[in-house]
Formats: sequence, structure tokens, C-alpha cells
Amino acid sequence: MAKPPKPSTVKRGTRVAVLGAGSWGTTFAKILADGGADVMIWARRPELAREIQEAKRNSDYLPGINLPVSLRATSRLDLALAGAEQVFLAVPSQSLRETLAAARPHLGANAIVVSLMKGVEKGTDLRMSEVIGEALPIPAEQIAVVSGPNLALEIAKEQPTAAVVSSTSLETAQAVAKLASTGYFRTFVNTDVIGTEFGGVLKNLIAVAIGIVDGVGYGENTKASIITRGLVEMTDFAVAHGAQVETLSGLAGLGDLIATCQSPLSRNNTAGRLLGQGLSMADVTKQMKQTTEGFASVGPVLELAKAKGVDMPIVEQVRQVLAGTLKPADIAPHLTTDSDEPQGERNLDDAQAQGGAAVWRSVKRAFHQLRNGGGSSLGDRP
Ligand SMILES: NC(=O)c1ccc[n+]([C@@H]2O[C@H](COP(=O)([O-])OP(=O)(O)OC[C@H]3O[C@@H](n4cnc5c(N)ncnc54)[C@H](O)[C@@H]3O)[C@@H](O)[C@H]2O)c1
Ligand SMILES: O=P(O)(O)OC[C@H](O)CO
Repeated sequence: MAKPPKPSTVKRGTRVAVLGAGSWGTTFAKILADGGADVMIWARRPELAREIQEAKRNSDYLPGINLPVSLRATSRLDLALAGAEQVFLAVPSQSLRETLAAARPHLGANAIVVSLMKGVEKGTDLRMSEVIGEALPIPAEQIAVVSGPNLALEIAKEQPTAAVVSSTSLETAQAVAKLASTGYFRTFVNTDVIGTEFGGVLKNLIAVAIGIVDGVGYGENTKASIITRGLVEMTDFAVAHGAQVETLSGLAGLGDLIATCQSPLSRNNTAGRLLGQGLSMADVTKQMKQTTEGFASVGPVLELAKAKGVDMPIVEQVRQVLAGTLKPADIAPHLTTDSDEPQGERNLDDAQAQGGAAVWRSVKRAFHQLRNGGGSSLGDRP
């Protein structure tokens, strides 16, 4: 068990709101309350708000977890948002826009708005911070995102972990990180919002692939190959969209990839396993009681990849399994390439051709830094 949190007096009592009382919203509300903030969580369903407010429990999403006595809950957005200096969003990605439309009239002009979500909006292909920027009249400097190896139930049990808070404004990232830190939850900061968000989105898709091969009955070699090649896919994609290479090897990339691919607690991993066992996408969706972001993200991610000419064989095969056009057992033999010619493992020449000189320079810079043991100016830092 982690040491009890020692909240700093500076942040004690800061008013914050958490919108969304599923597994991650409730767990994050606990982190913030344990860190000393004055937290009100908004649940869409009044009966859930009542359970959290009165019993300090969320039995559907976090069975067996006692929530902090200081945590308050409501099903009224106006009450949740009144006076909130920081607002944390943890609804399913596809419902963010409607949640923001309802929240907008009650939001303070200076409030920092933080996405805890790991999805891309269908139809617009926008990241969550981009949806927030479109839907709310606030500058990018007031928007932040949190990502990392953060399986909610483990954290709710106070098993220690870490995360990254990212904002184009380092000051904003630090203000959020200060509130969202407690004895069992350590937050780092960076300014690479693109890399931090895409890390969380993309690892979900690789975790679905891992679940699929697990469900088929393949072993550790297959999974290790997919994780390793998956990280290459994630990195190529994110860098082509402007991310820093080092973010993808940090908590929001590799860290989250490991956690999600290894854990049966992961919904994406679990959903993949059901697919691998032969269930259709429709049956898996019916069976999953919680949000499986990977299913909704696969289309938008492949569209974004196509726009930048990035090859994503693993994600493409996940799409085919979801569509029912590829047998789960056939996912592994196709992992590397359509070509009969052997390729260099990192396919840097491909990355150069696909992503252009900027990608190539970025990759070379990261390797140079690694070889020289140098730190990165933009990687996760305390
Ligand atoms: N659970 C985790 O371990 C975890 C960790 C990190 C990030 N995330 C991310 O957090 C986000 C939320 O995930 P979660 O695990 O809390 O999901 P969840 O399924 O546990 O909970 C989602 C909550 O949103 C509510 N909801 C559903 N539709 C809604 C709508 N239209 N409007 C408002 N509320 C609605 C649900 O009632 C539920 O309370 C996802 O993007 C997920 O990737 C989850
Ligand atoms: O349960 P998943 O698959 O949505 O993953 C939860 C978190 O994103 C893990 O960091």
C-alpha cells in the first residue's frame, strides 16, 4: 500500500470539477481529493451522484472502493462547475462535444480544462484537446491533457503509478500536475500535447491487437512482436502529425502501451480477446459494460494515417478483424510487410519517404540524444 498522501497547503481547497463518473472520472476525483483539492464530480445519472455523495461509493464502476469523505457529487452541471478553477473531463470521447455544449454556459472564463480521455472524434478526426478548443471559447494555453499507464481500478486501490500532464503552456501543465498529485500518483509535465494524446489513443489499438492474438491462443513471441512493432507504428504516426519522438517512449507512449497490453483490466485488451475467441464486433460491444475507445478510434486513426502516408499494418488488421474481413488467427503472419523483400527493422527509409524530412530529422535527433546519453528538452519531466 502506498504511503498516505501529504497534501500541500498551497493547493488545499482549490475548487475543481470532474465531469463523468465512470471508472476513470471517479478514480481521478479520488486522486484530486486525496491531494487536497475541493472536488465535485458530475454524474449524468442522479442515482449514481447520490451513491457517491451519500455512500462514498461507485459500486458499478469501482466495486469495493471507498471514496474520500470530502468528495462531493451532483447530477447538476451548474453546481459541479460553479467556481471550478480546473475542470477534468472523463466522458466517452464520442460524447465530449455534447458534454462541452452543456457545460459551456457554466464554465468560468479562466478555468483550465483538462482532458482525461483517450480517443479521437469520429467524423472530424480531432483529438480531444482540439474538440475542447473548438467547443469552448478558451485559448490553447488553458487546455491540458493527462495520459499514462493508468488503469483505473489499480489506482483506486492506491497502487502507485505516474502520468504526464501536457499543455502548450508549461505553466498550465504544472498547475494541473500540482493538483493531480498524491502519495500514489506522480505527475510529470511536458508541452507535447500531440504526442501525449496520440500515445493514449494509439496504445488502445495495439492493445486490441494483443487481445485478439491472446484470444486466438498465440503466445508471448507473437505479443512481444506486436508490442514492439506497435510502438514503431505509434511513433511513426504521431511524429508525422507533429509529436516529439521522445514522448512516445515516455509514460504516455511506451508506459501506457505496456500497461494496457499486459492487463486484463484493460477494456481494449479484453474486447480484443473476445474478438480473438470468435465473437463479432457487435457481440463484443454488447458484452462490454464500459467504454472501449479503441473500437471508435480505429477508423479516424487510419484516415489520419492515410492523410500523412503513414503505414499502420497492425491497426489496419485490427480494422479488418472488427469488420469481419480478416480471421483473428491470420493477424500475426501479416504483421511486418506486404512486400517479399526484407526490410530494415525500424523502416527509417520508409519513415523518411512517408513523413518527409521533418520526421527523418526528428528520428535522427532522438537517436543522437539517446546515443549521447543526453536528455530531451521536451520529454516527460518532473
Ligand atoms: N478506465 C481507465 O482505466 C481509464 C484510464 C485512463 C483514461 N481513460 C479514458 O477516460 C475516458 C472515460 O473512460 P472511463 O473508463 O471512465 O469510461 P466508463 O465507461 O467507465 O465511464 C464513462 C462514464 O461516462 C458516462 N457517459 C456515457 N455516455 C455519456 C454521455 N453521452 N454524456 C455524458 N456522460 C456519458 C457513463 O455513464 C459513465 O459514467 C475514456 O476516454 C478512456 O479512454 C480511462
Ligand atoms: O481499459 P482501457 O483499455 O481503456 O485502458 C485504460 C487506460 O487507458 C490504461 O492506461
